[in-house]
Amino acid sequence: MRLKHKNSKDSFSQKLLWPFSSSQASGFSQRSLAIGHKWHLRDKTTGFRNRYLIMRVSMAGGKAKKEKAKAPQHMPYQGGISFHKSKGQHILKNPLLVDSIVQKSGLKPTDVVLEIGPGTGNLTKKLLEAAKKVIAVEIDPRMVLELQRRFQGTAHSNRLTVIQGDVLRTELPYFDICVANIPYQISSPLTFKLLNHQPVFRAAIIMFQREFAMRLVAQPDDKLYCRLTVNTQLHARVFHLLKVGRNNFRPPPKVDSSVVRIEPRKPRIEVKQKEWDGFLRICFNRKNKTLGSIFRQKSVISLLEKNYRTVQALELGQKEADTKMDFASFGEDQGIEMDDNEADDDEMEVEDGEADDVQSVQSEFKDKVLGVLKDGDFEEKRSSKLTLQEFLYLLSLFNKAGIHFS
Ligand SMILES: C[S@@+](CC[C@H](N)C(=O)[O-])C[C@H]1O[C@@H](n2cnc3c(N)ncnc32)[C@H](O)[C@@H]1O
Repeated sequence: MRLKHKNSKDSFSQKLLWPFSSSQASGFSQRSLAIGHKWHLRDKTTGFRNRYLIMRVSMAGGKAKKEKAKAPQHMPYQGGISFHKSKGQHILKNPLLVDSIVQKSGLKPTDVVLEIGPGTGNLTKKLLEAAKKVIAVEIDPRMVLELQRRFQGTAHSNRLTVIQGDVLRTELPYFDICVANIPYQISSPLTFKLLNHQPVFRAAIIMFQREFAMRLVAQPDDKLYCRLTVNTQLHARVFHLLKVGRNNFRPPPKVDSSVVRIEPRKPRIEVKQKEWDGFLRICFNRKNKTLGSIFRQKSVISLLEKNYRTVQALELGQKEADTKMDFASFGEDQGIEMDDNEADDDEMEVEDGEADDVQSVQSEFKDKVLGVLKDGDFEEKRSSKLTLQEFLYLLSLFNKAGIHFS
């Protein structure tokens, strides 16, 4: 094609110049390019317009030679890859935002960074510039290949390790800090995987869907304060760092995002996980109702009573086993033989009128549960307004009274 750019004195024939290798560019429609000109090319696969700046053209025998033109600094690297929504592939396209995330993460040059879902590596590149080492876990083999292409032969290549796999099924290596723009569908399990990771890391700086992020940082009485909030804040302090609009991504997601900083508590607050989880599930079943009305529910009382009887039976069994041991050792000491069938003599006989007894036992148990709430001054309080400390205290009161949630 014959082309004269309006800023250029020369007029010459030009063939296609691709900013990247031909394989990466395979999805683009063919267009002519001119030096210093910004071209918008549409990626056939994704339908997105990408901006390229033509830096250099070399001419050989009057014919334009194919040569790599550099993408301008503000261009996100994308390659010719089509993005899969099912894998949450929304690439960060705003380099200022990438800089801001890295700067706010407080990276030290000695840090080992865990990046989850590096994609085409826009964030990875900045992390490699700021830290000692980056370990990136990526599920999509196409992205892994793209990362290899992008970084091999660069000064960073020996400080980048890419693990191909699902981060939720990957045993995470040691890291000081996690920085990631994650696929939003794994937000919750990933957060808890990180919070249970040992040894404890310094911080995780993660891009989440805005609403999820606001749940993590919520305080008592905030609209989004929920079980997720309390469960997360049990193990970490969480801070909101940045609001991020959807147009900073390619393709733009349907929701806005936020970057938060998660700092695991040191030392950890130790709870029996099943017990804590069962307790919070009941408390947040209806978070705006009073605890009194939640714990008066028949289903809640019968569940707690079942647990109570089980724990009592186990404790009784343990006591009996201990007593038998005492007798046995007493017998050994004194040369007395114990009868193996002795325990059978203790079998209970069922009497008439047992149904009445069951009802009175149930209401006795209900009084016990409500008594705990009254004594702790929790009966009129609501989960939506309780602090983490108050939840911990209430659970300890229940447990002290022999009432368990698992
Ligand atoms: C939102 S994109 C972020 C890409 C890149 N970090 C960026 O900011 O431009 C999420 C990335 O996570 C990857 N991914 C999705 N599910 C994953 C999983 N379960 N484990 C690891 N990576 C995953 C996707 O393939 C994609 O590359």
